[in-house]
Amino acid sequence: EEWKDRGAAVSIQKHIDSNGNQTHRIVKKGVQDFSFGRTLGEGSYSTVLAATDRQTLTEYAIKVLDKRHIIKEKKVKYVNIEKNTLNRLGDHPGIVRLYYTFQDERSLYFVLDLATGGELLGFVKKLGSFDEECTRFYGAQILDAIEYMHSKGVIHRDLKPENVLLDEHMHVKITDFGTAKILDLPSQTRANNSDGKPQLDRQEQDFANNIGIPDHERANSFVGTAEYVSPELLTDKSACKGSDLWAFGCIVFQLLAGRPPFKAGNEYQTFQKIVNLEYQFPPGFPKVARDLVERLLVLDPTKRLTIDNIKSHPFFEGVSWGKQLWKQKAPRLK
Ligand SMILES: Nc1ncnc2c1ncn2[C@@H]1O[C@H](COP(=O)(O)OP(=O)(O)OP(=O)(O)O)[C@@H](O)[C@H]1O
Ligand SMILES: O=C(O)C[C@H](Cc1nc2cc(Cl)cc(Cl)c2[nH]1)c1ccc(Cl)cc1
Repeated sequence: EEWKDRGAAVSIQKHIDSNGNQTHRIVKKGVQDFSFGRTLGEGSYSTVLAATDRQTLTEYAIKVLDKRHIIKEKKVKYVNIEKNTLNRLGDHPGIVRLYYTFQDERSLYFVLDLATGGELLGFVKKLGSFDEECTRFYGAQILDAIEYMHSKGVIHRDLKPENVLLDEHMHVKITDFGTAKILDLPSQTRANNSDGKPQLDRQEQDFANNIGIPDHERANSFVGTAEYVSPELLTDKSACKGSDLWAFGCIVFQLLAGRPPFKAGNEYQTFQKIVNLEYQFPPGFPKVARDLVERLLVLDPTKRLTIDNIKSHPFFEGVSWGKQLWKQKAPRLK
């Protein structure tokens, strides 16, 4: 039985010696402990490979990042945010779990849950759209994972069907936390310093210090994927928990309609549609789902449904939330 301290690539193994005494062995994982297999996919700064732990034969997805490339592209902050965020979110069935991180002279390694089912986006494209039962199941699992993230003070900020992976049971595994925001505890609001500059949270401060981002770029330079970006991020450059629920509304719409609500020829036009709340439901869009989406795609984040409101919305009637949601068989996608 292994107790894993995910952060420092160390796992502590309980060991019973020949006299029957219990001891602990410290095991430091590294590249040599895994045999690498096929490439699962490529990111802008990463390659994800299937890999097997030589000792336990457990299969993982290992995300490999080239150090030089990361530094050149100024992505050090995002890699460290991904690590810190994944370490905080270590215990939920709907979130890709980080088991170890380690590095060698050339690369950084994230040892993650293997999601063999690929991206939810692939299924929406293949089928055109989901029926209500499938939308309810996948919507409920995504919402349950969002509730857990928010309870740990994490805002994803880039939720979209590409970042919703599926495991071998066709259950949800949310990934891609490099652009997440960790709400500094205890208060989320940020007082400005005497010089009128926004006071940075610890993470942003030490990033800004050790990489030296010019002041004007420091505040929230990140914007998610155009189609799912919330209006508040476009108008006053700040994301909140409600921003993830806006993206959730876009995802529910897309599963049933086969396209996201806000999509135009280019990013700028898409942003225009979002801030003007310009979208239409296709004919035949289910009424109950339409009511839910209309209460999520609200410009004022404080007027959007909360997670509890969503869970008790008629669209999710009959869903058993909590552990049961993750034990049940996924409905066949048809
Ligand atoms: N845990 C995983 N299990 C299986 N496949 C994965 C896993 N994580 C990522 N992938 C796949 O590997 C590919 C690259 O993922 P990665 O997160 O490295 O980059 P990305 O976020 O998709 O791209 P970018 O960095 O440009 O946003 C994606 O297609 C993703 O579907
Ligand atoms: O927190 C830790 O364990 C230490 C390091 C932190 C860290 N060391 C780095 C070196 C380079 Cl060159 C680039 C980045 Cl982003 C780096 N991040 C680390 C190692 C591996 C991974 Cl995947 C992430 C962070």
